Amino acid sequence: MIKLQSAPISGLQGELMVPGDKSISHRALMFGAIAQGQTVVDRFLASADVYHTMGVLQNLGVQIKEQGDQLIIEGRGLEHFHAPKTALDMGNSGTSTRLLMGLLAKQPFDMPFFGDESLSKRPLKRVSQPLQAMGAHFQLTDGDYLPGIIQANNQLQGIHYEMPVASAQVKSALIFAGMQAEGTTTIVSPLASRDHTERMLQKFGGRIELDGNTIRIEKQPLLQGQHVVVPADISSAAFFMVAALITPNSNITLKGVGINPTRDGILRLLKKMGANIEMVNRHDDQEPVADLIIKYQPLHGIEITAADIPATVDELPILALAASQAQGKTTISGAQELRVKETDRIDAVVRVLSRLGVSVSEKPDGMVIEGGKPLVAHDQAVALSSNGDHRIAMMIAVAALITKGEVTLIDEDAMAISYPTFMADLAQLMPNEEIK
Ligand SMILES: O=C(O)C1=C[C@@H](OP(=O)(O)O)[C@@H](O)[C@H](O)C1
Ligand SMILES: C=C(OP(=O)(O)O)C(=O)O
Repeated sequence: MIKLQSAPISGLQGELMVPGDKSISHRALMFGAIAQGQTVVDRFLASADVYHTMGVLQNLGVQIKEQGDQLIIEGRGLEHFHAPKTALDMGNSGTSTRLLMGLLAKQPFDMPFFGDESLSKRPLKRVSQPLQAMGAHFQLTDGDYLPGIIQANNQLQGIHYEMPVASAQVKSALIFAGMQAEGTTTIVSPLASRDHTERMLQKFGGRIELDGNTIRIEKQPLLQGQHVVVPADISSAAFFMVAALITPNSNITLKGVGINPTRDGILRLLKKMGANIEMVNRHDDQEPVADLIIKYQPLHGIEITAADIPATVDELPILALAASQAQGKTTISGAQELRVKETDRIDAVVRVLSRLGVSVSEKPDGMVIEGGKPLVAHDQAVALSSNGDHRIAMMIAVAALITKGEVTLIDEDAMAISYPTFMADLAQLMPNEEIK
């Protein structure tokens, strides 16, 4: 439990480079493990979720060395994993679980796998069903959940699959399986979702056909180890973008942020709310990157619909906080996927905002927020729990900056899932002690 700080009168000031992208760090480990030769990953994200992917690969015999913020992976190819000594531990990480189900769908041994309490409630059938249609075998609790077993299998067959949800995790699992399958695997997405797997496969020398929201992939020749530089995570940067926009007098620069167009929904939506986010030093190195300059600014409410969600799915909690400070109404719809994240994030966001005096109503697929009123801790103090969800923990810490009264955060350790140094980095933008 920690007592959270209010922002100083001078607002948030300074420069910050947030840690490496979580989605890209997971994928760099996976591609590095199945490529031939050495892969070096710079600025990988040293967080609990990424360490779970790393632990699983080490358990399968892959040698991975950590040197500062660099990883050195000795690739073994897909056919030289060892049977694991213990069950594969996925921790809290949906990305590790779902991507590895595809990557490991054709191994000659059984692999029991498990996760923490939250992960054990998240659906896996969305991945196991199409993979089973390709010939993979899984045993899952109640046919959908961890713990389970990725069963031994020596044959995968390409399929044509129309995904019911625009999930990058499902798409990526099918790409990994399609790389090992006989024939062609065709994956059709209802909307674009993050394309880091497609980009990285090409970087490692693989071939993939991309045609709008349709992907075609065939069995791949052996991939070659690469040097991957991980951009700063836009999902982590989003907390500081909103913090600066809603805290008077703020002016911050976020360095080297990944602005992949399948991930930049937060920028587009904040601009639609009236934010002036300046983008400088733009460059492209497999993934597009830029520095973002953000200043305090009045915002107005907007409508966020299903088509907006995939490019901003993990940023919706912090976007809802921005909406609470915007003039007028913000409606979020088509976001039912939020109910199957680390917590039910629709429920969690509504709970947090309501406790801070915001008028917000819950919908099955989103929420309606009446913005523009200051946040207030009733009875001068409020204790809010992250319920073990890293993004809710960081949203509460940002809300506290502008809340009148004392805010205490319960279960702050959850931040270590994606951003272990979040509180220290926030403090770095508040150098003086003067409190509002
Ligand atoms: O592929 C990825 O790295 C991710 C995809 C998203 O999940 P879905 O695929 O379930 O939308 C996202 O919420 C998650 O944090 C990371
Ligand atoms: C949903 C998230 O991650 P995962 O699905 O990998 O647990 C997240 O990081 O917000």
